[in-house]
Amino acid sequence: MAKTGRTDKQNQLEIAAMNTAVLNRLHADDTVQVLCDDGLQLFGVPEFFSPEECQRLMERIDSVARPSPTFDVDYGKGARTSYSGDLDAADPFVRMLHRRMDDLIGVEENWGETMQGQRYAVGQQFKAHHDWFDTSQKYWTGEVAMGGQRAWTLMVYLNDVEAGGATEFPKAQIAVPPQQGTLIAWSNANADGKVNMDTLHAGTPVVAGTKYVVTRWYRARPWY
Ligand SMILES: O=C(O)CCC(=O)C(=O)O
Ligand SMILES: [Fe+2]
Repeated sequence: MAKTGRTDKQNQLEIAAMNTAVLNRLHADDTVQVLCDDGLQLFGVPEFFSPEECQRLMERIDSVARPSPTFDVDYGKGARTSYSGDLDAADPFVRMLHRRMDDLIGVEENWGETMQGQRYAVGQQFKAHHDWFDTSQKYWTGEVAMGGQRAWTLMVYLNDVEAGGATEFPKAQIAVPPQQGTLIAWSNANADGKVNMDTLHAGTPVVAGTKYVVTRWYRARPWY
C-alpha cells in the first residue's frame, strides 16, 4: 500500500470497471467507428464538432496558447514543441462541448479534465508518449488523490492540415490524419486496468499549414 491509501489493485479495478462501461457504450453507438480493435481500442466520430465550433475553439486557443509543458519533460527538451493552453472550464461554450464529449462515453462532467488546446506550427510535434501518469513519479501522489489515472483520451481535430500532423500509434501501426471536427477516443488501459503499452502515440510534425487540436483526458473516477 502506497501512502496514497489505495492499492495498485484497487486502482486497476476501478479503471477496468470504467473501461468496460465506456467500451460497451461506444460499441453500441452507430455514429462511432471502430478504428482499431486489436491491442489498441481506438474509435473515431467524424463531424463531432461543427466547423463553426472548431473555428471558435481555434480562436480561444490562440488567446491562451503558450509553449507546452509536459508532466515530466521540459518543453526545451523537445518532446512536445507545440503551443498549448487550458480552455476556460467556466465558459458556457466550452462546457457545452465538454458535456457532449462526456455523453459520448457516458461519464459525468467532473471525470474529465478541462480540455486542453494545442496549436502546432510547421515542424512542431508531440513525440511518442503515453498519456498515462507514471506512478513512480512524485506527482502521482497528488494525482491519485484527485481522480487517479488518465483512463481515456478524447481528442478532436479542429482543422484540416495541408501536410503532416497525423496522430501515429506506432505499436498498433495506425495513423489518423487530421480532419476538421473528427473526434478520436482511446482507452489507455487494458481490460485488467493495467496500462496498455499499445497506446504509445505521437503527434507527427506538421509539414505545411497549422494544426489545432483539443484533448480531454478522463480520469478513472471524479477529480473534483
Ligand atoms: O496532436 C496529436 O496528434 C496528439 C496529441 C496528444 O498526444 C496529446 O494531446 O496527448
Ligand atoms: Fe497524448
